[in-house]
Amino acid sequence: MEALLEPVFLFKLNPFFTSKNPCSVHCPNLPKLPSKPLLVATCCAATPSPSPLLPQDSDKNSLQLSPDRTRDRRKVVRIAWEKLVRWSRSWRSKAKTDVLERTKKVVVLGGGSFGTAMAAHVANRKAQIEVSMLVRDPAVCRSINENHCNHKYFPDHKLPENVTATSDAKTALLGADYCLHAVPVQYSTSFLEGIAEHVDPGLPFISLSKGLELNTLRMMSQIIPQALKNPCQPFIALSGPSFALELMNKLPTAMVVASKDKKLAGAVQQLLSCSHLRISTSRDVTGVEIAGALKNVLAIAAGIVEGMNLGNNSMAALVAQGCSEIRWLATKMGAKPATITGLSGTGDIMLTCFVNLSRNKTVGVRLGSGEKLEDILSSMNQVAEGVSTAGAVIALAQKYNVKMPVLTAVARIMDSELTPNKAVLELMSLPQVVLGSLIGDCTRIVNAETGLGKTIAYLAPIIHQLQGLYTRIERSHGTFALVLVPTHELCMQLYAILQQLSSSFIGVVPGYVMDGENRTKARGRLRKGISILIATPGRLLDHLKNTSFVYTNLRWIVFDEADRILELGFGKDIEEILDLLGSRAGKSVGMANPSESQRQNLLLLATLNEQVNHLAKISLENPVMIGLDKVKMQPGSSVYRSGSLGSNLDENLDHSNKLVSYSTGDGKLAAQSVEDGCGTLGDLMCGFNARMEAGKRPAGESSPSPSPAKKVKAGGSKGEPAFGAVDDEKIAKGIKISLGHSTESKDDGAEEAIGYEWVVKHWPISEVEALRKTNSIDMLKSGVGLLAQVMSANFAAIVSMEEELFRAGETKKEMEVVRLRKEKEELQTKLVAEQET
Ligand SMILES: NC(=O)c1ccc[n+]([C@@H]2O[C@H](COP(=O)([O-])OP(=O)(O)OC[C@H]3O[C@@H](n4cnc5c(N)ncnc54)[C@H](O)[C@@H]3O)[C@@H](O)[C@H]2O)c1
Ligand SMILES: O=P(O)(O)OC[C@H](O)CO
Repeated sequence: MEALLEPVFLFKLNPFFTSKNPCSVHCPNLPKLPSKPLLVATCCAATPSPSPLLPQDSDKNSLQLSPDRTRDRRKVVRIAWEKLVRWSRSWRSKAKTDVLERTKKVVVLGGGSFGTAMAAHVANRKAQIEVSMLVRDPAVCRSINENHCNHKYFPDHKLPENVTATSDAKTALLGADYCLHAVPVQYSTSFLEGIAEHVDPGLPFISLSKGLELNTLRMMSQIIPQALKNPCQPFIALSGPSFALELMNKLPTAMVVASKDKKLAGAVQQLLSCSHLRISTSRDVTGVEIAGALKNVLAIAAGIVEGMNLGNNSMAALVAQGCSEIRWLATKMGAKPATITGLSGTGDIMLTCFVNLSRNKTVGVRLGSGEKLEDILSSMNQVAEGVSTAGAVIALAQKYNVKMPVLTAVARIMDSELTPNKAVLELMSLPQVVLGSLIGDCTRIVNAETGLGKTIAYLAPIIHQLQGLYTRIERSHGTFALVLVPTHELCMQLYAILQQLSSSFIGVVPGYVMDGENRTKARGRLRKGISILIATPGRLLDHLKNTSFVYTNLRWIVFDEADRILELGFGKDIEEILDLLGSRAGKSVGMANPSESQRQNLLLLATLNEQVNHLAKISLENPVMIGLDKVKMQPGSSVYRSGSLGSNLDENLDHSNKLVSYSTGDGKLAAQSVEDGCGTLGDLMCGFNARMEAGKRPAGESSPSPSPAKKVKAGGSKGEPAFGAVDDEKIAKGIKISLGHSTESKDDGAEEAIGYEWVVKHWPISEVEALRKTNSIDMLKSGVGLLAQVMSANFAAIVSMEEELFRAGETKKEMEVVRLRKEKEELQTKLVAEQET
């Protein structure tokens, strides 16, 4: 079946797959797909390059298969094909027809191109179905009733006789079994409110409209029930790559129906699917709707690229970036990644971005060629939903804390705040690794020794994100990020790093409060406003109770050296702080506008224990654990021994081959690797003159001291990631990214090999594979770069702590490891107690 999807084949058959093929809505019929010679065409496409199945040595004769082998091969292909046909027939014979039999009347709201095409499609399903179109324009109404033709949108097409039109909502809706909604999104609310009294509360609404309501950000699944004042109005979204014209021409098309009600989705599938329209079902309404809405905005961008003659390379790069942006946002909104890469996502994106039948793309092409938006819109008699949906993108990006450079650029062009030329320049100078890193989409636990640059790994993205806020931050906005540390020494060290990092940024005010300092002075600083506040727990609690300062915009709480904070007995203070800030997991009290910005908490620690586990539970939601390890290497070997949790549990995970390893290049010095990582972070901070260095900590220091400022070169490592190491298993226990290794001299003068690696634990391999396939190698070159990629992809909750992992029903072997570890801890405690007595 793959042969059917061969791109070369599609190009040959359908000239509209070329990017420069102008075609108006009334273009001539597309060439018909041949019904039989598919395999022949595929073979033709394959002939120019030697097939891997054919022998390729110099012997001319060997290039031709023997007649016997040719016969055998053909037989195998024939049998496979026949099997497929039989399987397909058996399914068809089981297909139910009761829905079609039962359906007497379908109402179509909207008499534009898609409404008309779908009305004709349903009417063609069965001559006895009454298809009633509710249209505004009396001329269109007359044309349909008198001439069986919608002269405005399809002057050359005859409509089936069972399609009628009316401008009276009551008549149209009376007795309808299904309703197809094809009114543009921005007008849907007022339109539906106007007809609500005639709508039966049980009438299933099949929405064909693709877009988001500009000011409310609502999708059709929210607009319809709310406008009809009936939260239970049955709802189905119909989407996927489908030009009205091609449906009218009965060209093969595939679409998706999505509904929370599986039975209803099945019924609509039955009602609509036929020999030239395949309908799949889905329950991912959000995914189907959001992809359908955002692809229109992306198509405008694609059109601009074409209009500006920027070439095919930039078109592909733009669309790929747009796909990622849609996936980032959609998955954050709860959509399934598979929906976004499927028919209603990638499928529709391809159609709308690459084919000039698209109205959204046409708007882009004309903008890119220098026309003004007002002129373009006033010359069109059809809707381009992407124009208004673009306006909703910025607000959505802010609400869900996602960076969407391409879609945001379109929004700004639509607002006439950016010219296409300037947008291209700005997009081309964006940081090359886009976002993610430690600060991103969900809570994190970072397990790392000090001295490996983790401070920069969270501070840099915080500053980056503060700079990226659409309103410039000011002192009066108060505290955005809070970093809790165990001691005043660490507080001062971090403050020095923070001062260095934030020095070139307007509005970002670093500050601290800590035990042992003058309260009154600290009070004054807090009242003036501190954007990133480093604090020891006791003193912070004191100020939270006794000093009034602004923290309603708080977005991040980082517990640096969380294990030490708890060891020093601050557990109760931390709980009180979380309560006062409204930052306990699952709660968002105390925020000015909780829905506007999501909070993210981050735990950084070197050891895991019960107390930390408790803190993780009360402060983190869906945590992800990342390990940044400094590991000792086996003498004389290049195989690392993992010790990320300092327990034999990790060795076990590692030895069972369940950690997927990546390497940034063997033999590279660790310092270089870390520098590369910082280079990538530097890229992240592009535009604000990153000056930082994650140097190695001098012996005896508990934390990295700020190194002398040094300009770090951007870019990744020279080596390529060792992708061959990907495990075949469906679920990996994690990803390990080796940052390289170096040798260190021990006190006795002997040399010791030290390796560095990031470890992301409990990572589903399918996601890794998807990342590997979809991202360019360049973006994956440095360890931190890969990490940034990994972290920027939205993923389901990954098990946080060992206990939870086991509760989720893991293997006996792992249970045994925990038991052994507990035993070991108990023995150690006993031993210490004995020594003390
Ligand atoms: N045309 C396609 O190929 C296609 C394919 C899939 C989905 N869609 C989606 O279907 C929806 C409709 O698109 P279309 O192509 O039919 O648009 P269109 O511009 O061809 O027609 C829009 C229709 O809506 C009506 N309308 C406009 N404002 C109205 C109002 N205030 N009240 C009532 N009716 C109003 C117009 O009179 C017209 O009949 C859009 O959301 C579009 O994204 C279109
Ligand atoms: O012509 P467009 O750009 O509105 O796109 C139409 C459909 O949504 C394509 O699936």
